[in-house]
Amino acid sequence: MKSLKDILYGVGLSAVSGSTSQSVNKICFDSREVGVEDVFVAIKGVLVDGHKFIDKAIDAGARSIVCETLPEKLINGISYVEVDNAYKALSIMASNYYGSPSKNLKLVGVTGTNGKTTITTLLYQLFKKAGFKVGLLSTIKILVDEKEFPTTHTTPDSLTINKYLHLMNEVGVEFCFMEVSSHGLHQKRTEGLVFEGAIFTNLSHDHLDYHATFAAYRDTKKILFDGLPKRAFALTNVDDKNGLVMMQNTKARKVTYALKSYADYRAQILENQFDGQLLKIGDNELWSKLIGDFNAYNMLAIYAAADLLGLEKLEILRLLSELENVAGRFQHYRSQEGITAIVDYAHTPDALKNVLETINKLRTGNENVFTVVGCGGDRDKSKRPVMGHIASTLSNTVIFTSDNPRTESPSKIIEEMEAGVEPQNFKKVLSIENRKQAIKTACQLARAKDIILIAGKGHETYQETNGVRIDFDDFKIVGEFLTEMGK
Ligand SMILES: CC(=O)N[C@H]1[C@@H](OP(=O)(O)OP(=O)(O)OC[C@H]2O[C@@H](n3ccc(=O)[nH]c3=O)[C@H](O)[C@@H]2O)O[C@H](CO)[C@@H](O)[C@@H]1O[C@H](C)C(=O)N[C@@H](C)C(=O)N[C@H](CCC(=O)O)C(=O)O
Ligand SMILES: Nc1ncnc2c1ncn2[C@@H]1O[C@H](COP(=O)(O)OP(=O)(O)OP(=O)(O)O)[C@@H](O)[C@H]1O
Ligand SMILES: N[C@H](CCC[C@H](N)C(=O)O)C(=O)O
Ligand SMILES: [Mg+2]
Repeated sequence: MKSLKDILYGVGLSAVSGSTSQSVNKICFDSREVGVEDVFVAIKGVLVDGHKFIDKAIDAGARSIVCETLPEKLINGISYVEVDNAYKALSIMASNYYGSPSKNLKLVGVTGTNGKTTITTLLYQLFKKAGFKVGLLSTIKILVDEKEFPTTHTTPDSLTINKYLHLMNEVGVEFCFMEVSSHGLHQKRTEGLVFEGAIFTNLSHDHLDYHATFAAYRDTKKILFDGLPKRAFALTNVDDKNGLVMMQNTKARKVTYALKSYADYRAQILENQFDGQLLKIGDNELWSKLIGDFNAYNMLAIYAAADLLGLEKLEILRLLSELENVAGRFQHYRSQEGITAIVDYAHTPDALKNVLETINKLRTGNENVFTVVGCGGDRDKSKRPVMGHIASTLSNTVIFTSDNPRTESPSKIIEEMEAGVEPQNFKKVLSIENRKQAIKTACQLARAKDIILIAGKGHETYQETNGVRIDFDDFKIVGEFLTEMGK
């Protein structure tokens, strides 16, 4: 069993009461999970203050407490440690507990508003194809080489991250690709991890409910680069106006990629079709199954990262052309009558605009574009009218519907989306709260060769209302309706 002292290695302590030789069974940050001889870390959360649960944790068997403010009454036999930031302490403790697992593999973090899941998942696929043992921590799932685990967060809490990195060490994983969200950085879930490299995709409107301003959101993303060691690479998209901001204070080797600007890694789109696009990366051409300008950026970032991690350039190009679309990202289905249904995880204004612009560029005649879209409840409300505006401007018909309403009223969310529609587009808009009904209506209205975009939920296989999740799969549902209607 480890001692509190071992686990606290590297944590800055502001006060200690009791013995740090206390043995520790496991680390907990939720009093409801505490068992005998555990150390409880009290976190000031968004909803409640974990310090309120210190007594409960002790009743449940905790013998050590790590907190930001020592309780007024200290109990004999209990070890108390005061730290400046409990989130940070938790992350360092988690890494110590699991034997600093990030040091035993090459860990690459991907941050930015959009593209993290796509890039990490495809880097996983590419390195698997190249013959390595690989790990993945993503919005969709966690992979310890080929073993799959479900996940609840894009970037899990630090205990979970280190637990899986440790499992990866046990089976000899050499490379791990992980998504690093702004919530994750703000809550220091990745503190203490040793990264081999980090990638910045882009920055646009999201999560302004959590981060007070856009500048605060940007500066949170930058933390990933600020913490990189000197030998790591910091790979950034310089076509994005915040790309160079990420590089301002990093010690790592700065590397750039771009389609439009001067950069270390550059690509060009030569041809674009529904089934793929022809890209030129450096002096070589390659056929990518992933389409749209945004995926050209993703492919280029993957190419650059694989090169920086030591793979051979021609092999990377060959493997890039084999990569398949990630579940729920421009996942498409062609019906008997040639109606194309596309399911995409576009849940931000920028992603929705990119996807609709990509679709519009690919139209060859007078196909109509039907968009079914909603916005999640208990999330940034300010993106709702913006998404309503984009969807109604760039589609022939838009059906506003529910995403995951969570604890909010679905009709209220829809009203907020409708507020962004300009008067000349009113006639294009329908609102149908029930998402299944909304998809059905789009299928009924679509004629041969039309395009149906179902945006916002991508790979998700559920719909969440008031804490209850029902089975819901956009891709399955649209396929079933089109088949049932004989279209
Ligand atoms: C807003 C947010 O990020 N919340 C996360 C946060 O919860 P919180 O701060 O609300 O915690 P809290 O409920 O206030 O509790 C504070 C502390 O008291 C403890 N507690 C609480 C009750 C009790 O009886 N005993 C007890 O000890 C809690 O365990 C916690 O340590 O810390 C929790 C534990 O790590 C997370 O599960 C939780 O994620 C919630 C569920 C969530 O929805 N997060 C989303 C917004 C999120 O993180 N998304 C990002 C970004 C996705 C993207 O970029 O698109 C992600 O990485 O997934
Ligand atoms: N490089 C990119 N630039 C802009 N938009 C993108 C890019 N890549 C993907 N998208 C769009 O954003 C959506 C989400 O992509 P992806 O899941 O890869 O992003 P993410 O950063 O992981 O999102 P999340 O923060 O929700 O985990 C896609 O469905 C697509 O519409
Ligand atoms: N990671 C994002 C996903 C949003 C997906 C959308 N379907 C929703 O539920 O709002 C978030 O938690 O904000
Ligand atoms: Mg993601």
